[in-house]
Amino acid sequence: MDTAAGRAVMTMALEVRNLVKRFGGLVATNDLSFDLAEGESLGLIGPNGAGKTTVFSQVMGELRQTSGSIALFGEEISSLSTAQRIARGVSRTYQVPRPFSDLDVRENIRVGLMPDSLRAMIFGAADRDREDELALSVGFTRQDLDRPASELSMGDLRKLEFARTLATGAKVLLLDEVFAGLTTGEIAMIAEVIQDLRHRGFTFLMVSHDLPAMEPLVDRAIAIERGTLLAQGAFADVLADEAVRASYLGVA
Ligand SMILES: Nc1ncnc2c1ncn2[C@@H]1O[C@H](COP(=O)(O)OP(=O)(O)OP(=O)(O)O)[C@@H](O)[C@H]1O
Repeated sequence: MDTAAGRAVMTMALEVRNLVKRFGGLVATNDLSFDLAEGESLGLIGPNGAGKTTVFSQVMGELRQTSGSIALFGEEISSLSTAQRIARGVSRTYQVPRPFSDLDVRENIRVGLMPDSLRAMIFGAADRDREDELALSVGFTRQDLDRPASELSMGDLRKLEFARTLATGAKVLLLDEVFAGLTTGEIAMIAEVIQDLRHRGFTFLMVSHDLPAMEPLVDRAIAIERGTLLAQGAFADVLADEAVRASYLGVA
């Protein structure tokens, strides 16, 4: 937080304004606006098909919005490529982890660390200490580092997604369904990784259908349905909102 002219000014990590995404006749994002302050953790909830992943894809530039704006640390990023956005500090995980199966844990992290990673791998110019540090910071043990990704459990694949996302140097992390397919023990492990990253100042926008797992990890929540904002505020208040209950939880 900065102070300007004696007033506290929040630094906004992400500002989404009047975002619209149309797929033909379908409006997947409908005039959606929200802010994410630096260091904040925001939960994005909504029923299947509400448009959560589409929001992530637009922030990352994997999908171009129909209209509206997206600013990262105060700068408009809508016209930038995905790689340029990552370089400016935003990165995402995917619902279905996307590791290079034939590579081991350390090598998978290397791909995230270096833009010219293939060349670096061939010529051996790797920063092993950094790779190991990233892997250990998300809960891998030293024995895990040489294991091929194809042998990892879903919990370990999620950890690898984290490490690869962190390897980009991004400070704003978009987490898409990080608890999906995990055992209770794995959920607790991933939650601990997220809490640790929050204490280290990372900013989060998080999508999860596992509301009890998400609640302690977010400062605030927004709920959408058919791409439209239904409610925002404290997690409990959003869940108690009538429109949210009707749409998301199926109770009137
Ligand atoms: N590339 C696309 N082309 C056409 N329609 C799409 C495309 N991507 C998403 N949609 C549609 O946009 C809407 C929002 O989808 P999206 O995947 O963002 O929802 P979601 O909230 O992430 O859903 P879930 O919780 O099931 O992952 C859905 O109706 C979906 O079918």
